[in-house]
Amino acid sequence: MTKITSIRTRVWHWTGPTVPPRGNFCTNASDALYEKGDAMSSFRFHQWLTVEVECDDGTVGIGNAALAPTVVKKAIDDWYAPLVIGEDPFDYAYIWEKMYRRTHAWGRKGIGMTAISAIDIAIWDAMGKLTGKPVFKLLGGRTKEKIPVYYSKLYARDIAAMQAEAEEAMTHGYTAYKSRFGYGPKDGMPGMRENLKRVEALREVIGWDNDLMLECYMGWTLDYAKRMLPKLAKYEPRWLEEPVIADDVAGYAELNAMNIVPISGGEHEFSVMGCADLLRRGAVSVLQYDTNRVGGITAAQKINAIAEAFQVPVIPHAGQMHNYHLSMANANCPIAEYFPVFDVEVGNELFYYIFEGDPEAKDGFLQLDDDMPGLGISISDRHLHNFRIEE
Ligand SMILES: O=C(O)C(=O)C[C@@H](O)CO
Ligand SMILES: [Mg+2]
Repeated sequence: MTKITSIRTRVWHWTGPTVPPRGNFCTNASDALYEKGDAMSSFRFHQWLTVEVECDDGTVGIGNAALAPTVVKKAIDDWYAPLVIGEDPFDYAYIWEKMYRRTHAWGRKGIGMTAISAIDIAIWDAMGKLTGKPVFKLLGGRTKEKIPVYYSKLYARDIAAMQAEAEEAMTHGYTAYKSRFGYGPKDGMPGMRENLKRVEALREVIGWDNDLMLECYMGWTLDYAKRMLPKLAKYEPRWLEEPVIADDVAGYAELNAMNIVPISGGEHEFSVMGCADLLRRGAVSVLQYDTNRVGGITAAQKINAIAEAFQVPVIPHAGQMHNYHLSMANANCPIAEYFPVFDVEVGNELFYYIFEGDPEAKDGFLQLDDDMPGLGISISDRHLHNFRIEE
């Protein structure tokens, strides 16, 4: 029997250069507030948590979390690690339930579930390494010759710059593109026009045979979204993402039931039950949990089965290896999100500066290696000089 002997948590604080904040960059939940300055600040994260689960034979599984890393680190160090050390990693379902139920009073969403996710991902990486199999081969194997991806950036800015970015992305063979809105309820009708002008401008560049997805990042209201949907329909978006805050599940369901543009969401939902509720209530036409928040690979795979029963496709938030393996192993995961490697701005880019092994998209696809045990990533020292590491 293999035993988990230790769990090492590290917070990687980025100290390198970052792209300065820009106004109307991306609508978000803070836009509803009378707030001066950078409303996106609470959604910009320049830290990342790595979790290394070591087994008694020296095998180390790597997990990660992007949400509130310093707090999640403390939760793991103080509460979750003692529950996991001494267990057999192959008892991963038992370990998951133990973490979930022992902290149920405060951990079933948010910080606690993020901690559970990071540890669970590390355990799956360890199981892959211990069996000599890539994680996707432990889940369902290869359901795709390679994974189609969508280009995810196109944050709101002046139209010429957005068109130039889209033109450049087109040269890499992507067939799907996600853009961010910069205007919401506080910007009134003029802001609606600005939003629509940018969608039109992107269609001019990518044409009508490529998918266009539109991201609100919880920055609109139900009323504003109901007014915008009919105006957006003619641009044939594949989905409208997170139009309202994650707690407004009824709002998602009302917008989705309008059947004008498919509504997507889930990246701010937690646990199997949380995602099952979204599906049961018809809140989303595309489910987008992130494996490093929703409960790790153990929870994500259960959610995939439920989503398949509802025939709702799952397209996990953020790409990154913890999501790619699930996308490869499930026929109901048609494509994956892909953040191209860019200078550090929002923070999603940090994954590339901390880890080695994340696949680079080629001609709109990415590939996973059948012979690479575990997740296929390692912790890199290439950019150590740009990090302050908190042990
Ligand atoms: O990639 C997404 O879906 C996100 O929500 C990322 C976030 O940074 C806003 O775009
Ligand atoms: Mg999103």
